[in-house]
Amino acid sequence: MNNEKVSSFKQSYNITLDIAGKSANIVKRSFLFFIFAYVFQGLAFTLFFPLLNNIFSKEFNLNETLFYLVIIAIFSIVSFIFRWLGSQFQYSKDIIEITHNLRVKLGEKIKTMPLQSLYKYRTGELNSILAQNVDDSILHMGIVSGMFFEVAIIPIVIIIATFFIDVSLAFALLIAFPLAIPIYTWSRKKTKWDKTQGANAHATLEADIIEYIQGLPVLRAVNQVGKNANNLQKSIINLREIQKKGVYGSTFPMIIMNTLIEFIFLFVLTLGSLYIANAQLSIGTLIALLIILGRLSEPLANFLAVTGVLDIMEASFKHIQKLLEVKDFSIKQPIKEPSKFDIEFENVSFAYEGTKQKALENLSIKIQDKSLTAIVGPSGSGKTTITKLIMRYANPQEGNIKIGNVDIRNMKQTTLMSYISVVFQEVYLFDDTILNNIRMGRANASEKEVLKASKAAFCHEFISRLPKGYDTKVGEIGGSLSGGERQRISIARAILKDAPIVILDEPTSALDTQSEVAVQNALDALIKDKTVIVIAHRLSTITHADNILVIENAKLKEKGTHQELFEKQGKYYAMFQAQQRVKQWNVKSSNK
Ligand SMILES: Nc1ncnc2c1ncn2[C@@H]1O[C@H](COP(=O)(O)OP(=O)(O)OP(=O)(O)O)[C@@H](O)[C@H]1O
Repeated sequence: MNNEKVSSFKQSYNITLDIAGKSANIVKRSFLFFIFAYVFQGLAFTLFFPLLNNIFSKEFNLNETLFYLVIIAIFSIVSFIFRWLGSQFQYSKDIIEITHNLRVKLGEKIKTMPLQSLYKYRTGELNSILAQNVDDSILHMGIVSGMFFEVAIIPIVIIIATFFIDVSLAFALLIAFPLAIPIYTWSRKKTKWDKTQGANAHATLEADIIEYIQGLPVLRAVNQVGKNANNLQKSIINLREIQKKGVYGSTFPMIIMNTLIEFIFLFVLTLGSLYIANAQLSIGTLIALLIILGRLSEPLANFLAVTGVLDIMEASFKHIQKLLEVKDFSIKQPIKEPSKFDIEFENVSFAYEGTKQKALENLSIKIQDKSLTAIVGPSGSGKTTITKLIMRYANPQEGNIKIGNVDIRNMKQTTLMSYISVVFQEVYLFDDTILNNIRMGRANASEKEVLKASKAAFCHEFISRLPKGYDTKVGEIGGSLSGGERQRISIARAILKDAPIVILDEPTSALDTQSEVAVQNALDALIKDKTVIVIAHRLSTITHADNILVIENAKLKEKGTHQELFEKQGKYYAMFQAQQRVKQWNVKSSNK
């Protein structure tokens, strides 16, 4: 449990500056103000020794007393001013700006990072990083910057300053440290484990909850809800166990620390009384010692709480840093933009990360500009991988992919994506108005343009029938949109985007015949004058394609028009015949 390395304050400080990024100077300045503030406060407290000594001495001197009081008051005011300046950062908009900037940076990262790397994260994990970890790592910086310097600096200043006043007193103050340091290290290990594991357990639980809710209809169908939802149950129990250990791990050292402080008080009081009895110490010095010990005990007790906050920051920052360190695609120079939109694969070989099996092997294909190309082949042959690589899901290990004779590695990822619209079988609608869901195709589109796209995609009629028309929120109507209607909304999005390349990933395969006709009409509006790639299982839907690519076992097996491939009587012919037989068999059995 305690294998986590305890990081030094220097490391925590560096992490803090790392998070602050460009605002590191503001943080440094604020930290410097806090250091000054607590140095002056420590000095003010140390002056209690001579002050009280003077007050309780037989030769009481009013001028000397007033002198010390004035100096203490000045130091306290200076300390207050510095603390106020330091806190300005804590309560100012800077910290909110830093938090916001980090969130934007992470958002940008998610937007541009290779999809292969992105898909290694579960949705809930990303949610936890963006929502929770960002706040945990930065907003705490404000609390830490003030408290940390208070607990670290005041005791050091008091002890050093006391050495100049009375060496034996300084040693008396030091007695707490040999005991406090091992307690601190022990506690830090415990809290560090608790915070790191706690953050991980939270992220896993969030991911499991999201998956559970998204998959609830399926889970209900197979009776895996409630206690049978194993993953979710395990995560909930795991979090409970970590929290239990965490509570024990952070409370126990604090109790011991507080008890230690009380014993030190008693020890100093006993020893001091004996010294006074032997006339080796004045009452004033003992009172001063006890006052200062009281002031020292607070930081000592807070120390553990503050370092706990450092651990939360560090655990959160680790998650953030891991995401920020994901390498973006390098863009080859010079950056180019194609003028045509034909697509070419030149000897492309690709295996998914962590697999040896090639999903595409030495594949060379040409897709003409403004043509309709169908990709067919058995399940797992590599059809979807082809479309993923066009969108630069990952770089192929060998070969080149070009659009309009420009290598896609010479294009910015956002530019590349602006050339491509994808219509998937599964349509994702956001919990926003129907209007905004369509507008996602082009964020700056006017309402008129959205309506035009909606009409072209044959959506206008059913949207107009909704309670609030285009202003109806998807969440309000729940699942009442049919598969075909959802699909047409996604086509309207793509029409609005008006990208020159359109990828259709079996958009009609899950629809009934009536919906399929409506969606097909919408698709016809979308694909006009575009470079279109259709992934199709039902070969009867792509007989009109300009070119059909037959993929088998990661390789190009055949290519040509329906007529050419049919006459060839090869793989395509066999697949087509097999599907026709199934169709006839279905018709026969439904007639019975
Ligand atoms: N993310 C992934 N990680 C590892 N292997 C993958 C991944 N995605 C796909 N594969 C594998 O790559 C091969 C090609 O998959 P691909 O999805 O391209 O096939 P497909 O022809 O589109 O199949 P289907 O028609 O069933 O959708 C398959 O063996 C598949 O298991």
